[in-house]
Formats: sequence, C-alpha cells, structure tokens
Amino acid sequence: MAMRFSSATSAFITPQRHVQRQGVDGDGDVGAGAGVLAVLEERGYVNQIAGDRTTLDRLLRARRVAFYAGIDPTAPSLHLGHLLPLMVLFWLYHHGHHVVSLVGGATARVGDPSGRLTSRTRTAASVHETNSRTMSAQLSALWETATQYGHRHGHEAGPNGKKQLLDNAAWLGQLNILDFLGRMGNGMRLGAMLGRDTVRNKMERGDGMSFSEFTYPLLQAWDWWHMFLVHGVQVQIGGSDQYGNIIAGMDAVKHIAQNYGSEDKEGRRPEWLDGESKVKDDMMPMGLTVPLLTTASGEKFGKSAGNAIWLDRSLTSAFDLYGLLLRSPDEDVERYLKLFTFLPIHEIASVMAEHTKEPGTRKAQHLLASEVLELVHGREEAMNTREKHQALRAPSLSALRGQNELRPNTQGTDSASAGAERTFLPSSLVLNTPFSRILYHARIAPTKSEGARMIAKGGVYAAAVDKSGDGNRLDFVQLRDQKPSDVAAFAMDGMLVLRVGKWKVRVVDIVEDAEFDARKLDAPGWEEWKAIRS
Ligand SMILES: N[C@@H](Cc1ccc(O)cc1)C(=O)O
Repeated sequence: MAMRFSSATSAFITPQRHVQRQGVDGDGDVGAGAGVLAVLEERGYVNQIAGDRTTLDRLLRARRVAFYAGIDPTAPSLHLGHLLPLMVLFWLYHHGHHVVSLVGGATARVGDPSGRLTSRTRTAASVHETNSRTMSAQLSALWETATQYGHRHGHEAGPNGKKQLLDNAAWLGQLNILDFLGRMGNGMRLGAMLGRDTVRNKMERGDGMSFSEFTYPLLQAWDWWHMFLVHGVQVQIGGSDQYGNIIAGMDAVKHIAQNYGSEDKEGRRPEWLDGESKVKDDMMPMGLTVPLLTTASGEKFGKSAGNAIWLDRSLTSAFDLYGLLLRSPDEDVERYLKLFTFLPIHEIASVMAEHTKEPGTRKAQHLLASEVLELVHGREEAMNTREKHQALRAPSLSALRGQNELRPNTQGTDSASAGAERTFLPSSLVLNTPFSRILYHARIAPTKSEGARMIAKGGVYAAAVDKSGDGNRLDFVQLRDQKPSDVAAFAMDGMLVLRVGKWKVRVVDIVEDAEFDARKLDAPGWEEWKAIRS
C-alpha cells in the first residue's frame, strides 16, 4: 500500500541525482557542531536519550542531523514550560543542525492523553484553528527574537543551520485511513500499546480511554514518519512525559522504513537517501527528552499557583514575567541560567560566585529575568522592564516586604492602627482598576463611591519610589485623576502601598487570581467580579 503525500511531495527530488551528504560536503563547518550533545548535557537539557548516546554523538559530529519538537496548540499561547525543548532546538540550530518546530494543529484536536488521568475538555474546531494560527505566529516571532538573542552571545547558525516551522494539519488533515492502517497499523502491536504507562494509568486509575486518545501516539508517529521521509527528521525532542510517544514513534518509523521502503507512491525517494533504496542504520530514529522542571517548592516550573505563565504579552505582561523570574529561589537560579539563557557556563559560574556573596541584591535572578525577556520579547523590552524593576527595588520597600506574615483578609480597616497593615488582593482587582475601587476591595473604603469621595477630598496617597533621591525612599503621591492604567506604575515588587490621611498605611500585596483562590482568601467584590467575568 502506498502512502499519499500532501503538497510536501514536491520537496522530493529524483533519486537518480546524486546529492552530497548534507553537512560534510565542505560548504559548512560542522566542526562547530562537534560536541553539541556534551554541551546540552552540561547545561542540563538531557533527561533521557532513546537510542544509543554514542551513535547520536557521532552523528552530530559527522553531519547535519534533523530534529523536531512538537507542540499542540491547546491554548492561545506558548507558556514558559514550552521554552525548554525549544531551547534545545535553538542550541542545535546554532551548532549547524536542522531543526523543525511543529505545531500540532491536527493532533490538538485529538488531545494527547500522556501523563493525564482525565481527558481534556472538548474545544470547538474554530478555537483550534485560531490557536494554531496564533501559536505558529508566536513561534516564528520567537525564532526571530531568539536568533537575535543568539547573535548577541556570538551564535551564528553558519551555512548549515536550517530551521522550519510546520503544522501537522498539512498532512494529517489529508491522511487516508487505509494508508495509515496499511503502513503503520499492522506493525503496531497491541501488547506494547496497552502496556504503556499512560494507557494503564488512565484505564486503571483515571477516567478510561477513548479510541482517539489511544490512537494519539500513532498520529504523532505518523508526523515523524512523514517528516522523516520528506525532511530527513531523525530525532524527536520532547518533555519527559513524551517518552512513551517518542518510543512508539521510533518503532513505527523503523517498521515502515524496514517493511515498505522509503518512497512515496510514485516511487520517488527523498534526497537524504542519497540514491539508496534502504534506510541506512545511521538514519534510524532516536529520541531525546528534556527534564520536567520543578521549583524548590515542588511547583512545575513555568506555572504560578497552578497557572501557566504565558509568553504572550497580553496574557502575562513583560513586567510580570520578569517579576516571576526575579522571584526564582536561590537554589534554582543557576540551573535556570543554564537552561534558559545562552550565557556561557563560565560566565554563569562567575555571576553565581558574586551572587553568593550578596544574595540580597538578586544579581543572578535579575540576569536570568532580563536574559529570558530578551529571548522572548527582544532586547529593548528586556532592558526597559529591567529598569522598571530595578527602580522599584528600594531598601525601605524590602523592609515593608516580609514584615507581616500571611494573614487572611478577615480584619476590617479599623485594625490598621500603627504601622502598615497588609492586604492580599488578586491581580484582577488591582491592575487596570480605578483607585476608588481598589480602596473598596482592600477594605480601606466601605463602598466604591466612598472610595471615590475619599480620593476627591485629597486624602489618599500611593507610594512611588523617590527617583530624585538614592532610590531608598518612598514618596507618596496624592491620588487625583490617575487612570486605571496608571496602577501598574505604582506596583512595586508586586505591592501597592497606599496611605490614607497622614498615618494610615496599607500595603496591598498583589497575587495571581488563582493563588488568591488557592489560599482561600477573600475580598469585597471578588465573588461578584468572578461571576461577571465567567
Ligand atoms: N504530543 C505532544 C505534542 C506533539 C504533537 C505532534 C507531534 O508530532 C509531536 C509532539 C505534547 O502534547 O506535548
């Protein structure tokens, strides 16, 4: 049974034409790629290698190798966790290899059950389409900023480095089920498929498994087979939860390559076959998984209170992204610098040495935050955000911080007698909110209109760092006609400091909405606001 090709068939050239092996034909310096596997290992990117490490290392030194990592657009944006496999692609590209970032426009509709006990909720087709489109756009923008960021650290792709952005809807959307079952289906044994952790766990301890979920690994395998044939993609990269899918894919690609040869239904073979009919041993598929990152407190890296940190600025602002990275624990920051920046290892070591002498300045965290922002949003945005955050860090402010222990917002305004009372508020009730309403949410005013009256009388102030001084002093600005969009400018290290009259100071600690709920906190107007929002 022949497989059908989508438009990508045109990427083939006739087998008769002799093609020089990519990467060793003198047009590029693959020597620069020597040891890239060791670089990846040294920086902590390698969790498991599916296949033989020595072979992979040898191939990477000898020629250009093609890699891919796939992301299902199950949300409108990439999140911080996606950066890890992408960083591996960036490194490989900078070392002259061929990398494909794949958007799973088709697979997202099925939903990968890997590592889950419950099925994903169904999403409308139109949402999938929008998500695929925005994610593709985001990925190509990310490649731009990452390439520029790489240049600044002296990484040039060289003439060999090649990158592609593909969407599996292009071929899975036209896949003929008989081709699929004929080429792949009969080689995939049920015993092995039923024995996979995901299947077992979901059937024994989860909500069962649908046929489409069960098929998911085979669709992912078909992607690989397709890209293997058309683009010579030999190695798949994924998170550690992808190990099962990667193994299934390796089996499938080997099965098809060995039993059906490597040609399309017109009998044409891809150029990387070099005119040979059989797939050589050194083209056998391999896999590499990156580690699952957890913070010192056991949270998944890239999530805050269970919520994803988005790379889309309109979902997670550059300021918040910076702030989040700035709060990385000292135990984690060196590891993150190796994983999420292009800083050379020796530079990371010397920054860490300085950092340890004076951890309070969070030198390493500031570096991490500004490098990651440069990678994600570009250098200008990174520099601006860094400046904002640095200006906001005043010692008197740090004194305020950590002054009180976490206390639920049960007390009213009257207990704010001496010193600064702290109140926690979810960010949606603070950012882009009129100050009069913030006063109400923070229990400083009993109603919103009373809040507005207090401001109109000129009795409410918000703190800003006094920029004319040495940055140590807080300066209270009288609130008058500040707009909701001005609130963010008053937020310092995630706090808003308000003063009513001469003495009553209230520190509003801004936390993420989900964190606020997770801590079982409450504030006037919060339930109502959630009801309106949903
Ligand atoms: N299954 C992967 C995404 C993916 C999709 C298609 C692929 O071919 C590869 C990977 C995940 O959920 O993370």
